[in-house]
Amino acid sequence: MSYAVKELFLTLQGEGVHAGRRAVFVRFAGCNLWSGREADRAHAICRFCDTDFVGVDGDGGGRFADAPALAHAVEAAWGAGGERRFCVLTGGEPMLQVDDALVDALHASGFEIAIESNGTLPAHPRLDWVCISPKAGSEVVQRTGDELKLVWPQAGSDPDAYEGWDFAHLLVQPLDDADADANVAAATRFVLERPRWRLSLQTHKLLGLR
Ligand SMILES: C[S@@+](CC[C@H](N)C(=O)[O-])C[C@H]1O[C@@H](n2cnc3c(N)ncnc32)[C@H](O)[C@@H]1O
Ligand SMILES: Nc1nc2[nH]cc(C(=O)O)c2c(=O)[nH]1
Ligand code: SF4
Ligand SMILES: [Mg+2]
Repeated sequence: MSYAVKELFLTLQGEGVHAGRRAVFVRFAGCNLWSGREADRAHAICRFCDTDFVGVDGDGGGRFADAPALAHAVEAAWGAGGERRFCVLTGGEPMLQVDDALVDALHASGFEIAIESNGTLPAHPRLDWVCISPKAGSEVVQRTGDELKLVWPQAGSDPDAYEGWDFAHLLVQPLDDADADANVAAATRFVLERPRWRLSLQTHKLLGLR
């Protein structure tokens, strides 16, 4: 299978339990909860997305003909050194494209593989780290994983229900929009009231990284 990738870059994982870790990000094009067009945002299932995932024209992006070609690009972005190789598959919605061949090729290249997914499609079973970020109004089928990352505040989401799902870590991440300061305060209150949860900040934005 070929893969449509918006951009591919080396950075630090900004969010979640692995925040601060060196990582190659693969941002797949396309999502099943929003077209990515501003004209459609108000009527999309997911309306707060902070990401451009349309097309394959970003830095390092393109159409990769097969899994070895994409794994080779990930290796090139990582550079020299076989230690602690880590890649994050995101998007858009990566589970629209991630398949056996890609997981096997990245593992063969020595990468630990994390995914950032909205959970509406089953996560690939051989991923090393599964982060699910549920979106109100969508049906989340992937209710197990390593971290659940809830963007907050989010009308219609149900933190009590998420506590019953099977995730090792529960995180709440402030919604980045025009009310960002108030959203950080709301997320902080959330954690003070719910000791099973911890705060995830988008540290790459604070650091001026991608
Ligand atoms: C752009 S999404 C791509 C992966 C996948 N489609 C998903 O939603 O999990 C990556 C992460 O950014 C989060 N995110 C998107 N827009 C955000 C915003 N405005 N503020 C905070 N987090 C946001 C998502 O919830 C998700 O955890
Ligand atoms: N540095 C950095 N860390 C991230 N963690 C999750 C991201 C995403 O968009 O999936 C993201 C991102 O876009 N950049
Ligand atoms: S599900 Fe993820 S990629 Fe899709 S619109 Fe929402 S935040 Fe953006
Ligand atoms: Mg991002």
